[in-house]
Amino acid sequence: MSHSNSQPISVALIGARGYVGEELIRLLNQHPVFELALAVSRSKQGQAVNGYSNNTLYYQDATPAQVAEGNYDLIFLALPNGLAQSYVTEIDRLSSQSVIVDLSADYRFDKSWYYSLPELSQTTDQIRISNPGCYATAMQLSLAPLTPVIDGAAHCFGVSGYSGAGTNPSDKNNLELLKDNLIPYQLSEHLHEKEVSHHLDTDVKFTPHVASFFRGISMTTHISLQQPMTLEEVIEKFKKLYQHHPLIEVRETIPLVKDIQGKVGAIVGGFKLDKSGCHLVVCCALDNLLKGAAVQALQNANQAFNLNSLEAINYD
Ligand SMILES: NC(=O)C1=CN([C@@H]2O[C@H](COP(=O)(O)OP(=O)(O)OC[C@H]3O[C@@H](n4cnc5c(N)ncnc54)[C@H](OP(=O)(O)O)[C@@H]3O)[C@@H](O)[C@H]2O)C=CC1
Ligand SMILES: CC(=O)N[C@@H](CCC(=O)OP(=O)(O)O)C(=O)O
Repeated sequence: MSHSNSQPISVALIGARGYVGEELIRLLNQHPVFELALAVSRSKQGQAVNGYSNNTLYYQDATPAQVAEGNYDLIFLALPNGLAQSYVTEIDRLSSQSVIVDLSADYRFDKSWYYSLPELSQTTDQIRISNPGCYATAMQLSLAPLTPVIDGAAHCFGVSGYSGAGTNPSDKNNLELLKDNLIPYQLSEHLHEKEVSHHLDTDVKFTPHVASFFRGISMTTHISLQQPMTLEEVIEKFKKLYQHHPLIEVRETIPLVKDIQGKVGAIVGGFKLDKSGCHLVVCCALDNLLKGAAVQALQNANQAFNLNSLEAINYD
């Protein structure tokens, strides 16, 4: 999608008071071209939007039809899973060319949408973009450099902060239950297991856990290799794939959640091969609300408008 540099690109954010919506507002506040024009929240309707100082903005309630009629250039859907379709139907009904970036899981398997983890794809000229899940991002960053040489299923052990469960009360964001605790859930067939297996065309097994910290993901992945490799060869593959992607740091030491909380990028590291050279363990840490959600939604939107992918993302 091309645009004239002098014209702001109008943005609507649906799900604006959620954890991810809040992060998007902070990022959009630094954006030179994207201009937040509509921030939708039913519960905060009428309140001023904190964190957005570029113009005076109040949360509004808006139906899917009202959002579509607003004809915004760019629409972020940051709603709980299962709610995107009513907005997309109304936008399609008006044959709108609005770029939609959906942060939910609703279109991740839909062939008419473009699934994009920005470091592994190029979103230019797409107008229906499906953003990857947070664990799925950590798994894909850990696996993508090696997919041609993986033998059998990769096994991923992931631990998320409880903000991953959103604001809707559940056992996964119940602080009493989480205190001094680590909770495994969805022991098999988590959606992100299918998401990664599908998009990397590699069999993945994944068990998610939630812990009492607020934000961040630690992902430990076991990979069998078809042929023995040296550690240098493994690390070289990671460095090569991510060399032009400043949000992805490749390092030898194990990345920790504390290293990445509040940071826009991801760290892949801790590479360990066994004596046979065929069994590798790799770790990834990222902030689920940033690189796992809002940051890559913004990267995808930047790419869709042919802007620098990292516009408004401060990564130093
Ligand atoms: N949290 C995370 O780590 C990640 C989340 N995602 C995905 O991003 C999306 C947003 O997640 P998150 O911010 O955590 O969720 P939250 O629960 O924090 O926020 C949900 C948002 O949606 C709005 N909302 C809820 N129900 C409805 C409804 N029925 N109709 C209209 N609006 C509604 C809420 O606002 P209000 O009630 O005021 O209208 C709120 O702004 C989800 O699809 C999630 O799966 C993706 C990657 C990571
Ligand atoms: C701790 C926790 O509950 N995490 C969420 C994943 C958050 C995410 O990325 O969600 P979507 O795939 O729905 O976008 C979960 O396991 O469902």
